[in-house]
Amino acid sequence: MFKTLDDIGSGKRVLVRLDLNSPVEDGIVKDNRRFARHARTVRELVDAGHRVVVMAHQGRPGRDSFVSLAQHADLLAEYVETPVAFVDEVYGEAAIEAIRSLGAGEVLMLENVRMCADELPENAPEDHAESEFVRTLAPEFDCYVNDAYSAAHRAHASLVGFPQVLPSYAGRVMESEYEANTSIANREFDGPVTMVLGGAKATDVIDVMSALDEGVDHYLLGGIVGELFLRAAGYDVGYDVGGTELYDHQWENNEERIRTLLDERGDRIHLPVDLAYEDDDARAEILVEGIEKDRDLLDVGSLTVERYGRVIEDSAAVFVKGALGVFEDERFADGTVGVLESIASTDCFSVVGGGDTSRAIELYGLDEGYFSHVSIAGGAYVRALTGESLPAVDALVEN
Ligand SMILES: Nc1ncnc2c1ncn2[C@@H]1O[C@H](COP(=O)(O)OP(=O)(O)O)[C@@H](O)[C@H]1O
Ligand SMILES: O=C(OP(=O)(O)O)[C@H](O)COP(=O)(O)O
Repeated sequence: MFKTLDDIGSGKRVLVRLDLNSPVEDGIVKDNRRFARHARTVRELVDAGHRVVVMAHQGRPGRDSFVSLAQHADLLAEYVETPVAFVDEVYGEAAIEAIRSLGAGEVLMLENVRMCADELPENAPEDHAESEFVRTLAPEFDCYVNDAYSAAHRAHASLVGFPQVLPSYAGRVMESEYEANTSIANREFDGPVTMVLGGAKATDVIDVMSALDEGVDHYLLGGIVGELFLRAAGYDVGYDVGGTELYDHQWENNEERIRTLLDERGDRIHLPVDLAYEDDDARAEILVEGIEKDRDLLDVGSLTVERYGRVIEDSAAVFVKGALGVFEDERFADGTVGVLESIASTDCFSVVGGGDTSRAIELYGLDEGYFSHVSIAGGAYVRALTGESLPAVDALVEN
């Protein structure tokens, strides 16, 4: 397995890759749990007397979210409780000078690595190691730390190139995410394993279900994907009505796989028995049997929450991917929050992932400590659940 911060020693020149990729609104970077999590790794490096240089990315070229990391440096500094200097280059002369003038226990953040052309091609690690970017920066450091688990599905230079040429270590976020997110594939549980699957991205959920057959005892479905399964089961649910474009194209792309899953694992797949909709600005609920194709369905109903709660109570492990309803609207948060509360009230091993879904935890004041692990990863979490390997994790393991 990979080496960790416990193996580095002290007083080194450390290049650390974080994932501070965040929502950006009107040019303002929104604070989120990625800063708090990575700050713990940086704090530990600072306390060990290392010179710490942070590499990270934001957005992609061509998108509004593709902005400088200057704001990220200030936000990170608040969480680490130490100044984080910023240089608006990745490996130019000014960057090298700033790196060389760093003192022990000081932190410097480089500019958005995606502003350098060598970063983004999905190349083999040995090819990235040959890039000007890696060849210029690497000699300035004694070692490389990768904490960017949530970007580990990308074979980019800053993620896979440096382990080829520097002694490399996993940061604390990398370590904890890896252990929790692969536990469905790697761990034995002393009782039933349950997956709560919902959200808007049906293909992600179906990929996870298809990859994980043995080892999962219950699938509790909700959200748009839950409605698509109800459609396959013959209910008038899971259709685009009133101008939505969420259901029909996802149905067309996934119909066959949904039908096969229902046929083969119907006894383990639990579907909503009631759903919620908006009526006169208020939440109203209806049994799935009574639904006609005439309304937007925005959450699972209270009977479903109760049933899902009972399955969770009897589970040894619960993994969550995707919200059961439009939890951003308080009226339609009951499904997502109800299930999270059921998990919080048991002592099962629990992992909550998916960028949007884990936001419900802070939005509704649930304590993160109630869960074994709250992932800050989206795409990487899904890949880990399906048992797919992540190039940046492989690069650390092979180091
Ligand atoms: N019935 C529904 N109709 C519309 N949107 C839904 C419904 N149920 C869940 N959602 C939306 O799904 C989103 C989360 O889905 P997704 O992006 O797949 O999850 P994540 O990013 O957590 O992996 C939430 O923002 C929620 O509003
Ligand atoms: O936020 C990220 O992924 P996520 O949205 O799947 O959690 C990572 O930083 C990867 O970013 P990318 O999808 O632009 O390569």
